[in-house]
Amino acid sequence: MAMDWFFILQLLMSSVFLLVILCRYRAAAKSKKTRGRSLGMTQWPIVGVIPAIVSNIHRIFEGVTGLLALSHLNYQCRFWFAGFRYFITCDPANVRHIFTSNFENYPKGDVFAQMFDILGGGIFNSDGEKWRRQRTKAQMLMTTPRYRGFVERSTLEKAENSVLPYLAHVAGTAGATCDLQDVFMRWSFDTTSKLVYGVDPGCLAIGLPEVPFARAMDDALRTVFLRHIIPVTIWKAMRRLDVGHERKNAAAQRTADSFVAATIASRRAAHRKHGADKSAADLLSSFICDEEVADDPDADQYIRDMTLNLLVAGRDATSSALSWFFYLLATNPRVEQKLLEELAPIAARKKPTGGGMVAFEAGELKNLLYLHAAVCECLRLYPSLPMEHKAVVARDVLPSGHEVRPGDKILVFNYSMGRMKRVWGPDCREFRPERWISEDGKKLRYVPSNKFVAFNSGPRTCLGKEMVLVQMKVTVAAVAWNFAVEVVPGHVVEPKLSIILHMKNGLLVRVKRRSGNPAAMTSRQQ
Ligand code: HEM
Repeated sequence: MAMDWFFILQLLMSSVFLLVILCRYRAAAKSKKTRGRSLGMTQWPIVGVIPAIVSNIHRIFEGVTGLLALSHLNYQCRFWFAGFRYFITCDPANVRHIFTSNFENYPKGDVFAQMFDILGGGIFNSDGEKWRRQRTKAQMLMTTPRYRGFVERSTLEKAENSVLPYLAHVAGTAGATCDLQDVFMRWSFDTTSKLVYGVDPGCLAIGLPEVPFARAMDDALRTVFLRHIIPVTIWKAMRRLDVGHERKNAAAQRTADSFVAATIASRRAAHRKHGADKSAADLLSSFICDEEVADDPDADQYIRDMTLNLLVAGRDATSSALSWFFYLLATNPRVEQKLLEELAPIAARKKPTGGGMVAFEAGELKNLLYLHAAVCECLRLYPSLPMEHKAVVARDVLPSGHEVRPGDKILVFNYSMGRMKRVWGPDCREFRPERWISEDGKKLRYVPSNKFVAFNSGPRTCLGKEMVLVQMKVTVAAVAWNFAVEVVPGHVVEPKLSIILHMKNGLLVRVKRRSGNPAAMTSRQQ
């Protein structure tokens, strides 16, 4: 019961913050005669709009997007009690300033590290020299041709041996439905675990075994999200008292720690017994063999933090991107058709693999413009990290003219950036891969990273970007070519309240094996 009361308290504290944001949104909406676009909140005596806000908390991304559209891409919110000094932005000029030109003034900050305590002292949580050293090391290991080859091979193997057989199994069952988001979360846990630890835990096996680590990560990330909108003093008190989501988070950390510790210990044991495995390309093996890391007195803690950070990055962000991709494809038959037409000439040259299905190698897909454009377009509309958090070291004036001071928190809303007419034009909400391709259809357009923020911008740009593009293209091509995917009618797709843009209700789809030449017949015709 105590847990329920603290959950209600969490919601109320969050709603005070949302109250400020959404009331401002409503006022702006009224003044611009756009009442129809407001969230339709009812005013109650004493509690005002709080009940409406609590029931709308899951719509925070759209609420903030509406607010930013009406307040010229930036919104400053300073509130009287501790922890509420926010600057919210999706302004490309401010993003360039914060992430690149004046990078040193905008670290992630101590509060970020405390909020993401599950990640320990890993790369996501570090600033300054500690971050620089980790980034250099991770970048060195992740950009070798050996590692790239490993990514390409294991992604193709996973598509051929797990994803396609699992979907074929679903297609053969009565109803032929599955939660595609769950499939991709299992897929990405398996593939990232293989790349980081050299072990595929088999989460995508037929029968879909329960994975405590995956559940633990969901609990931890939900807590991190709530920590962004609950005053620091409140969530820290809850952590000390071990109640509500903080209690779940503590349990999640124990689960994650024991999984990672056991994996490191067994790899070290194998390393001691048989010596370095020269053929192993996974990151854990590389860290264990690295002399610089071995000299670190806290080597195990360093490896724990580094690998767990990479695992979290890979599992959650990539599965979110793939889920939204298939949602967009299922609801945009025109794009699906063009994608299949682009794949058709390659498929025609290939021999079908097991079960008569076709999987594509990374090298075969790397020059496909439409596939690349569609993946970027998906991430523009549904960036896996919907917002990013920055601290302020010294007083500064942003290109938008806003002043920020030490102690302010900056929230960059990646989700809103892709939905701003003044950034992406009047059709910004449409899924239109063509916007990424030059008019003559021969090359990709250059889009600066302060406008396409899905992979971050500046010195902290995502280290997994190239690898993710390979993984997404191989998986998208294999699934889209062999299966018609349709969202089950009536299933509501909406973002979940989380630090990663997962879908609240999953993605319930009906899966059908394609036959003949899929490019000649779209899913809706089959
Ligand atoms: C669709 C998938 C992905 C997206 C959209 C994405 C996006 C991002 C974003 C927005 C950041 C900045 C986060 C922050 O500063 O708080 C980031 C950082 C990072 N990403 Fe990714 N990411 C994806 C997948 C991956 C994968 C698969 C890996 C590697 C396993 C990876 C490795 C990293 C690392 C190491 C950083 C930290 C960089 C630094 O702080 O210097 N990412 N990513």
